[in-house]
Amino acid sequence: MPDAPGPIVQLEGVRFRWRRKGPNILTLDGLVVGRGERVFIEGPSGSGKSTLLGLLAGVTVPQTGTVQVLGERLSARSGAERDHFRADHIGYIFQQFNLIPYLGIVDNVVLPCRFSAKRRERALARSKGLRAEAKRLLGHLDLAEPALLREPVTSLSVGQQQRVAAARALMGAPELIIADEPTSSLDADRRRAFVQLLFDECKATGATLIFVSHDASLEPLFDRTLRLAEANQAVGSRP
Ligand SMILES: Nc1ncnc2c1ncn2[C@@H]1O[C@H](COP(=O)(O)OP(=O)(O)OP(=O)(O)O)[C@@H](O)[C@H]1O
Repeated sequence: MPDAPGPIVQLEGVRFRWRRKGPNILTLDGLVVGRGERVFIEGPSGSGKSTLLGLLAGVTVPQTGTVQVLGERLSARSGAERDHFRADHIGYIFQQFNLIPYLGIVDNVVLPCRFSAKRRERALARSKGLRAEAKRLLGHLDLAEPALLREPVTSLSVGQQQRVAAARALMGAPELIIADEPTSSLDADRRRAFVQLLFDECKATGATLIFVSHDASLEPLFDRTLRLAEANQAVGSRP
């Protein structure tokens, strides 16, 4: 059950390969992430960071082993069930933000509530309407200016687009926020500021944050680090 107590993420005996006869990209015997934790994932390019995030988000499932999120065994669910679960419980911040260019800023942020009744309910429990909740979150992320909010999303700076993407992931208070290198196009000062904003918002809702980055200077800000190359030492060498 998604509301059951216990860890938010639990992986056991996971083996994942992209091609049927290809090497195992992920070989993770165990991984547990507690509720409210802020976990930094680091590893060289190609070590499987994005692949792992895809498993946690239920985009893919392992050939062997189990992936549980919020007590729900995603690895045993159908693709449609996993899509539904993701919409309800996971906010995903993509490296390239994936904002919808023909929607306004506020509508981009409201979007998850169009796909999830749960997130709609939670957003409406906090504000009088979905747009009001989107603006509240944008305000917390330093995007409160009404004139700015009327701009097309494509006219925003990279840093502003990134904060819109963060507000969208946070909308409707999903329990798990997954961020895949969301700071790679920012300078060092702004990276730290962005991470701090993300922490503040996760703390406010009790959300767990799993954050992938190549920027080692961000690592000390997090509760702990998963070094994927070490956790995954046996890549390609085990059945
Ligand atoms: N959709 C896919 N189909 C086939 N192979 C893939 C796919 N996605 C990733 N791979 C392969 O899986 C391996 C791990 O890739 P992944 O993107 O997870 O690594 P990463 O650690 O996130 O890398 P980076 O830091 O460069 O983003 C690589 O060898 C990659 O080529």
